[in-house]
Amino acid sequence: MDLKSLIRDIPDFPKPGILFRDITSLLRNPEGLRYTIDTLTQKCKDAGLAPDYVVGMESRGFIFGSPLAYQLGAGFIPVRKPGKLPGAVHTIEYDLEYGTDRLEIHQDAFDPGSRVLIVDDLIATGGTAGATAQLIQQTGSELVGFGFIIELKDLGGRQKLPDVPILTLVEY
Ligand SMILES: O=P(O)(O)OC[C@H]1O[C@H](OP(=O)(O)OP(=O)(O)O)[C@H](O)[C@@H]1O
Ligand SMILES: Nc1ncnc2[nH]cnc12
Repeated sequence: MDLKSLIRDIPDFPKPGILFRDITSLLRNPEGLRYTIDTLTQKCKDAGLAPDYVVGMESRGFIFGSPLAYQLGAGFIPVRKPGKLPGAVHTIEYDLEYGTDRLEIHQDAFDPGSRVLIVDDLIATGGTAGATAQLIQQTGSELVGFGFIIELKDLGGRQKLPDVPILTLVEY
């Protein structure tokens, strides 16, 4: 399936100069949505990642992380924007292609010794994914890989990530 044909390009959103890769046009397509989740699931299985938990970042990481966790027989752990999680949290500040933000995770999110897979819709500068990897490090769990639907290669996001497998479906 040609996933690129289902991803809509919106110039100058949310700021001038940013070419926004819009996944809502993919999500609304039943075959595209199924293919996306099934293909990422198969890539994780082929790579032997066998995570105990899938971590998804608010908000677009939730959309893909939850069904992937379900398919892999793993739990889903949300990484959220500040002030949203009710329990004790680890916090980290990070850079985005168009600003800065903070992310939080529950300190007791994982059972000790857990294997963790990070999933998001897109990697651009790698700020979000790199920060999430640092959050997982703070919990003491083992990061086993990353899964992204879209990688924007020119922005060099991979260089901010630890040396674990990175699975992607579409590259620009
Ligand atoms: O690699 P980076 O430069 O960090 O950019 C990628 C991140 O940016 C987007 O999220 P955003 O913060 O816009 O939030 P949203 O999911 O709530 O739209 C996207 O969903 C990734 O999480
Ligand atoms: N160019 C882009 N398109 C969609 N989401 C993004 N998040 C960060 N950069 C993005």
